[in-house]
Amino acid sequence: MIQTAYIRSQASILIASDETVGRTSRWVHSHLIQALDPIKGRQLRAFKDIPAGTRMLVDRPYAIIPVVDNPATNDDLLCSNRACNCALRSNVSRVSCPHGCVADVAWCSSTCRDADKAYHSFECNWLKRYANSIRKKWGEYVFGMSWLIVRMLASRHIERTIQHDTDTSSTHGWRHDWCGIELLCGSVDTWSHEQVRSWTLLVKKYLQNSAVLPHGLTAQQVLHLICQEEANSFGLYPRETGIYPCPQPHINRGEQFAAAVYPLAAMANHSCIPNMIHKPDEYGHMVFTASKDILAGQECCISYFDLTEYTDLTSRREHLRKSFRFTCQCDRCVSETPAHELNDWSVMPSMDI
Ligand SMILES: C[S@@+](CC[C@H](N)C(=O)[O-])C[C@H]1O[C@@H](n2cnc3c(N)ncnc32)[C@H](O)[C@@H]1O
Repeated sequence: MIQTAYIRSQASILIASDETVGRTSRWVHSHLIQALDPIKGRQLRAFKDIPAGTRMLVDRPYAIIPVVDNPATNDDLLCSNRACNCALRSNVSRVSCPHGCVADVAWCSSTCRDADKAYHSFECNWLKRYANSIRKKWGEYVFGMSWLIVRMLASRHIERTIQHDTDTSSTHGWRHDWCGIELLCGSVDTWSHEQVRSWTLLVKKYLQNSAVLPHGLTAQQVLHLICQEEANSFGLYPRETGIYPCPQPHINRGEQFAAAVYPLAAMANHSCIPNMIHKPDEYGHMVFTASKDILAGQECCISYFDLTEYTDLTSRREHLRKSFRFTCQCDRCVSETPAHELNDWSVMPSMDI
């Protein structure tokens, strides 16, 4: 039997308001607790029964970037002000960067641009200097990942130099500041040697502490941050992820429009038969909702991928191994595993030697 050590229980609902727009930004249901599993690491658990349809967690991104094909014309950009992050529709006028860094950076108003000045100043020179060459030499995915790292470093910079903690950073043990980022799982041991080598080069060329990117961390610390980001970031899609059984006919979750790191939402583990669905709201906040009645003591899981896209056991396993480096042992995977494979070590979590 799996031993579970409870980190803490809590009796109240956490509400943290956004400092600039007065919006509720982080919220955890009082029946949801953090726990530790010897195989999966941190996890979310129900402390008391939770009925289907209950909103369980709302988390604000520590860092978020838009993901678009053509930033100059695409209507799915997000307002760059992290206290706003509203969708920038094509029929609404946008405010661009006065220094012309990249078309992906835009604000919904000059008020949002001004409110975002200190944060954007941290990334602006880096974007001007490196965005085009990373895109050209390493491709769009690596550019997005690098920019998300830069925005995490920008949030850390603001937290340390300007913010002085207006938003309680740890309420009832739910850390959502830089300490929450430091708690994220993932390290150089999680990923293949080849992958780590490539990220090491990326850090050396574009993400080192410098006048263009004054973060004060060592190259090793930035590499570690990439390993964490890759194990914990969310793609943002317009429709729910994790509806199961899948709706018939299959309706997928739509086109990815952003990527983000959420310190609290990142605690949710994966199941191919999840009991929570997740979906971003109109401000890029991640919302978890119970999709089934959840009993006290049960783990609360999301699906890390679109269940309409990877339907059979082999494709689910392959995707999880490649993208998240673990082998799922949820009830669905176990029930679909042929009997002769159940004791096969090759389907257990793998390590690169
Ligand atoms: C977003 S984090 C989830 C929280 C994580 N358990 C922690 O300790 O912070 C993703 C990582 O959790 C672990 N994980 C998530 N779901 C799992 C599962 N079903 N089986 C085994 N490990 C899992 C894997 O190590 C994965 O890379």
